[in-house]
Amino acid sequence: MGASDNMMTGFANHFATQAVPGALPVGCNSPQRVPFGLYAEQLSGTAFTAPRAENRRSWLYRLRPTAQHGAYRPWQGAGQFRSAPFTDLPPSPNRLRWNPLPIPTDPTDFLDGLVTYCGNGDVAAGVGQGVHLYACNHSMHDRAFFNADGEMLIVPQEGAIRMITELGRFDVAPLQIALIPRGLRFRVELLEPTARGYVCENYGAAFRLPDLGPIGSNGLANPRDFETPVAWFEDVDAPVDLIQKFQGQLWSTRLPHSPFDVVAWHGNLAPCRYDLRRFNTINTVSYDHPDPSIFTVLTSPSDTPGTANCDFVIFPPRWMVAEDTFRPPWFHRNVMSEFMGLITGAYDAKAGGFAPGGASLHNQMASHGPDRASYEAGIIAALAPHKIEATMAFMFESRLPFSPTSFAAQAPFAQPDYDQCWDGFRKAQLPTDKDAA
Ligand SMILES: O=C(O)Cc1cc(O)ccc1O
Ligand SMILES: [Fe+2]
Repeated sequence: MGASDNMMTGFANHFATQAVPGALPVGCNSPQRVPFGLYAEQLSGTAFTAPRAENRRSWLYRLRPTAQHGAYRPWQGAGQFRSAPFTDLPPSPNRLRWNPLPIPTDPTDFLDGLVTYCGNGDVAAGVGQGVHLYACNHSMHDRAFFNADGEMLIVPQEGAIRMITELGRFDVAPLQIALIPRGLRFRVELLEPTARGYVCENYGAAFRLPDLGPIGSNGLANPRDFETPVAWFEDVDAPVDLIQKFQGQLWSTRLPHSPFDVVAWHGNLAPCRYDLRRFNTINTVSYDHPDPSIFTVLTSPSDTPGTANCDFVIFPPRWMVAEDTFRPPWFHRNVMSEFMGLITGAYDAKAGGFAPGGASLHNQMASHGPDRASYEAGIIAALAPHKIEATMAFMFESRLPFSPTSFAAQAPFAQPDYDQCWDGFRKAQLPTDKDAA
């Protein structure tokens, strides 16, 4: 069986699943004796008292209680995996862009291969996010990870990966995403020799589907296209290093057995997968270029309505039909801050320099938009219906400016000449008095 065969559908549904018949208690969460002597454990994703519509939690029934572990000790691995606040550099108003993150040649697993590019907010305040790329060539062996600091939105760019989680296992390939709840233990296995991708580590309110307003009751990412694995466990009594990130520091403890020992579970806090090709893209059929919020897949709200801690936005294949319109993204200065990545193909605002596996950062109020070549092509393009094909760019857009890590700012794959893509625009020519005469 492939690890992806058995998935349940719906975003944050109340699921119930058991890998062994009779393992899941019926009618109560915490019976005096759980079937087969399993241990019941509640995993909370929101405060107990969060409003019902927000409340996320699951009940896990496992071979041993997770409480049975020794002390965590500081762990020195994954040296480029960092957390906000980033104070190593002053936050920069400069536009930044990176070439693709190199794939390592030394044995490197997902955790070793995480490189933090930037972030904002503060893990302690539960606000903001860390933005990372991963590049790896090994599966995680004898090692599992959980993130006490936030949920992880994983965006593979190259190489399919298998997510082994406490609540089940599933495969994620480029053009799909995985969302791993805060605190959930997982390991990443490679299904191809190498893998690379992006991660938004969300310290804030959990990602959810955006409201649709006048769009109506369907469209954008439809809830039924999110998939959650059925219960799956491994009964392995061999040592495993369980690593966690807690308040920005990595810690580890050794367990004598696999932490993936959940035989049954129920609840609405669970990992999920979504195929970006299922996105129902909505756009203009008359004129002008709508704001990119029309492409929001998931949003992590902040305390200010409509002003996200993070929006996950994609730029998928789509028909462009707007009349009398400059069709690529316009020039703009945004009160929100924009980190972009490219999964495949080309992005319509950048004729060159923004490659799959690369990244760009346009912070609050940074002037940006089409590079000169894209601009010049855009103003003379024939405005027949045109399909943008074979591409998938995305943006993590945040109300908080992103501070780059010094590693990312100084990386050999950073592009020191990014500003030059906007050089050489000709000055507009106003009519002279002579023209008017
Ligand atoms: O800057 C970018 O490329 C992202 C973006 C795309 C778009 O179509 C409109 C605004 C915007 O910020
Ligand atoms: Fe932008």
